[in-house]
Amino acid sequence: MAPLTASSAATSRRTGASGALQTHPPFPPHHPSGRAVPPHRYERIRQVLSAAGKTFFTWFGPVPRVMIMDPELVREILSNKSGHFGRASLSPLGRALASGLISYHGGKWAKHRRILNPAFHVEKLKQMLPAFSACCGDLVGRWENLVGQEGSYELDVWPELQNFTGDVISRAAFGSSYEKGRRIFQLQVELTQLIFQAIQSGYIPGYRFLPTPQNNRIKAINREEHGNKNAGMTSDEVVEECKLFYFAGQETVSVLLTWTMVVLSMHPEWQVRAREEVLQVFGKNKPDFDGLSHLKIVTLILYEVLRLYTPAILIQKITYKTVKLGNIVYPPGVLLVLPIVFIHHDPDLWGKDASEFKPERFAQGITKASKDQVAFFPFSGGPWVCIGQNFALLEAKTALCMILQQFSFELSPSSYTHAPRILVTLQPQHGAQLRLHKL
Ligand code: HEM
Repeated sequence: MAPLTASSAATSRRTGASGALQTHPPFPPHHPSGRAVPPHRYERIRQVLSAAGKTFFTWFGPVPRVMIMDPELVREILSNKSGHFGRASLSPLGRALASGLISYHGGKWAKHRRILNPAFHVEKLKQMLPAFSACCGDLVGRWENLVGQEGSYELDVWPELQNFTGDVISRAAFGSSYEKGRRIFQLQVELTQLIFQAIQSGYIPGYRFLPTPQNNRIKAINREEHGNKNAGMTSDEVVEECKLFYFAGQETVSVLLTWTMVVLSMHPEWQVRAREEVLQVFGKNKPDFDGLSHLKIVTLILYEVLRLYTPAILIQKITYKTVKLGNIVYPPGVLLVLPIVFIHHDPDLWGKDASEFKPERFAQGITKASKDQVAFFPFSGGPWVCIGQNFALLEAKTALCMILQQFSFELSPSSYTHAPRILVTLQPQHGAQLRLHKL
C-alpha cells in the first residue's frame, strides 16, 4: 500500500459499495480519542516517527518516556534477563479497570503467575473446548434464527462477538457462577467507556474524587461489582479475577474475531480457502482439539490479523536500575513504550507490502515472516508473555470454524465504515456491519 496521503486518508474513511474494499485501507486514520485525525496530522505523525528514528523520547509529565521500535531491543526488554526491567505501574484509573496478575510486581507477580499457569495448560484447554463450542453454538444458532427464511441478514457482529467472548470467559472461569460473571462484564463495558472519557478529557490527579456524574457512576459500578456475596470464592476475588479476565481476555479476542470477519469480507478468496480447509477437516461436525491444532490456513489468517489489527497496541515497561540498551544508558525510572502496532506495520521489517493482508507471509512460521529478525509480538514475550495466548487462539479458531461452517459473509455496502480506533484495544469505531448468508 502506498504511504498515506491527505487525499487517500480522506477517501478511506467511508469505504462505500464499490469494489474499493479489495485493497487494505490505510491504518489508522484516527486519534486515540476516536476523532478522525485530519489527514495532514496523521501525515505529520508519520513524519515525526520517521524523522525521529526507531528510538526517541518524550516527557510523560515528569517521567521520561522512550519509544522503542527496534525488535532486537524489544526482545531484550521482554526477555528481562538482567532483571532490570519491570512492569510500569497502572494509574489509579487503570487499576479501577483491572488489577490482579496484570498489576502485580516482583515476587507477588511471580507467585500469582505460578499459581495461575496450570489453569492454561494444554490439558485444561482441552477440557474447556466443549464450553467454547457450546457458546459458539449459541451464537451460530442465534444468527441462524435472524437469517431465517430470507437466507441472509445484516448485523453488527462486534457486539455479538463481545457477548460470545464474555460467555466463554464466564463459563470457563466461573462455571456455575456464570450469570454473575456476565453481569460484571456488562458493568466493565460501561466502566471502560467512563474511564476513557475521563482520561481523554485530561488526567488530573485527584479529579476522580470529585462528585461529577461520571465519577458517581464509576463508584456505583464498583459498589455493585463488590456488593454481592458469593459462596466458595470471596466476592472480591471473583470480581477482581473477572475484571482482569474481562480486560485481558474478553475484549482482545472479540476484536480479533471482529477484525478477522471484516478482513475475510474484504478478501473473499481467503474466506473461501479457510472454509474449504474447515469443511475438509471437520465437515459440519463440531471442531475437535487435534483438528484445530493442525489447521494451516485458519492459523495463517489469524496471525496476519493479529499483525495488522493487533488488539493490544502497545506494551509498557519501566527501568528498575541503570541499564544499557543498544547504545544508550538509561537511568532507573524511565518508561519504555513498545509500540507493537507500529512494529507490526514497519515496512523496514515486513517489506513494502507491510500494510497489505497477506497471510502467506506466515507460511514458513512466525520466525520467517518478517525480514532478518522476528518482529511479531501480539502476545508480548519473555516471562510476561500473555498467559492466555493458547486459550485465545483455541477460542478464536473454534469460533471461526463454526461460523465458516454455517455462513458466508460480506461487508454491508451501505453501513460499514472502516475506522480502527484505539480504546484500550484496537476497535472498529463504527462497528462491523456485515451481511451473513446461510450456506
Ligand atoms: C487475542 C487475544 C489476546 C491478546 C492479543 C493478548 C495480549 C496480551 C499482552 C500484549 C499482554 C501483556 C504482556 C506484558 O505485560 O508484557 C497480555 C497479558 C495478559 N493476558 Fe493476554 N491477550 C489475549 C488474550 C488473553 C486471554 C484470552 C486471557 C485469559 C483468558 C489473557 C490473559 C492475560 C493475563 C492474565 C495477562 C497478564 C500476564 C502477566 O502479567 O503475567 N489474555 N496479553
